[in-house]
Amino acid sequence: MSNVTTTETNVLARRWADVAADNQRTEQTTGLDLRLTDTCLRDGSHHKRHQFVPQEVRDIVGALDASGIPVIEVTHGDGLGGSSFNYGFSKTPEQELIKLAAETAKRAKIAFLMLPGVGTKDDIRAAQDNGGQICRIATHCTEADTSRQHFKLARELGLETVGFLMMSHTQSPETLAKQARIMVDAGCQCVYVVDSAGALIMEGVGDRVSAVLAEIDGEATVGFHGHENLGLGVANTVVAARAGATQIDGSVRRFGAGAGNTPLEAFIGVSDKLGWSTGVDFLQIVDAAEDVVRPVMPEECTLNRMTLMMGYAGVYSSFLKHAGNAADRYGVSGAQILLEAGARKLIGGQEDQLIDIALMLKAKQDA
Ligand SMILES: CC[C@H](O)CC(=O)C(=O)O
Ligand SMILES: [Mn+2]
Repeated sequence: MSNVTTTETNVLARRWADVAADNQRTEQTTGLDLRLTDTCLRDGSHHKRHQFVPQEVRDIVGALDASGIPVIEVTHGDGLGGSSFNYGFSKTPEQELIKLAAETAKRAKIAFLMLPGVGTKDDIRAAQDNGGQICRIATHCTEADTSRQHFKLARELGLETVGFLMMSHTQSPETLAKQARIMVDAGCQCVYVVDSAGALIMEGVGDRVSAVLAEIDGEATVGFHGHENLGLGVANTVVAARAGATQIDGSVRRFGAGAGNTPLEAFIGVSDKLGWSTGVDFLQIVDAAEDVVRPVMPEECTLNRMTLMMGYAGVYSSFLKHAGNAADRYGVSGAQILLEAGARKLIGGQEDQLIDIALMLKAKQDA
């Protein structure tokens, strides 16, 4: 429940009118119409160690939907089929959570993520049967060709499709544009530049979004998914929108892997001030962040030695808990594990190498 009384709400509303008037004077880019996806029930699953229970999903979907968030992603953090020894087992089966989310949302569409090789075509069919409407297919950013059959199926099933080019900081704008072309030719309707490691720095985002857009404009749209590991989530997302990304990811309260995702409520406030339309009520989403989402989080997503290292070394945000576990188990530095993971250019699916690195560090330590 909100702590704000009616009187305080009236005061807030009056102040809000002043802010809106001020916006008229300060906006720099007008007329952008952005479609937001909140991913705290998918990317946040990494932070929650995949332990969501049904009531938490009902509460979060209810609050986000009421505030006007148009798309809510719900899946195991590593996508459909992610519940496993390698990635961590879900407390509640993801298909059950997708169904609950679809039953709870009155306006929002429910999206689900799948990584070819982790999830299967049958998982996509099941997610649709449970009410999922948007199929987001994620590949490493040089492996878009592995998504072809999944985009084909998703389109045949009448699902909306999104492609995720993960770890986009590792490739040039030109390479990403070529990979986006593969996804679009396969049936993808929106290609995301995904800053999985939170390693991109503003112009790096703009150049990549621009290149992808130039390649697919008129055939598909472009999205941006950011992480906070160097504290640039909102700034990078503003740059992405200015470069032409019209679909924007974030997580309310930054509830995501690593230092979390772009804090969606902050980005909504910034969009209001820039005169951009998101369709989300800022006051409502701020209350939802504080009163509904925060209590579900095990702890705040913060910038600290480990998460900063992920952005600095270019490490997958979802490696955070795995690196922490390996560090604790072998008594070595988690930050050193992450630095080495960055140097080895590890990609999703190589979580087991974090243990190799920990053993290597331990051997050095003991020598
Ligand atoms: C393991 C999937 C990954 O969490 C997808 C994603 O959100 C990202 O790459 O940032
Ligand atoms: Mn992510």
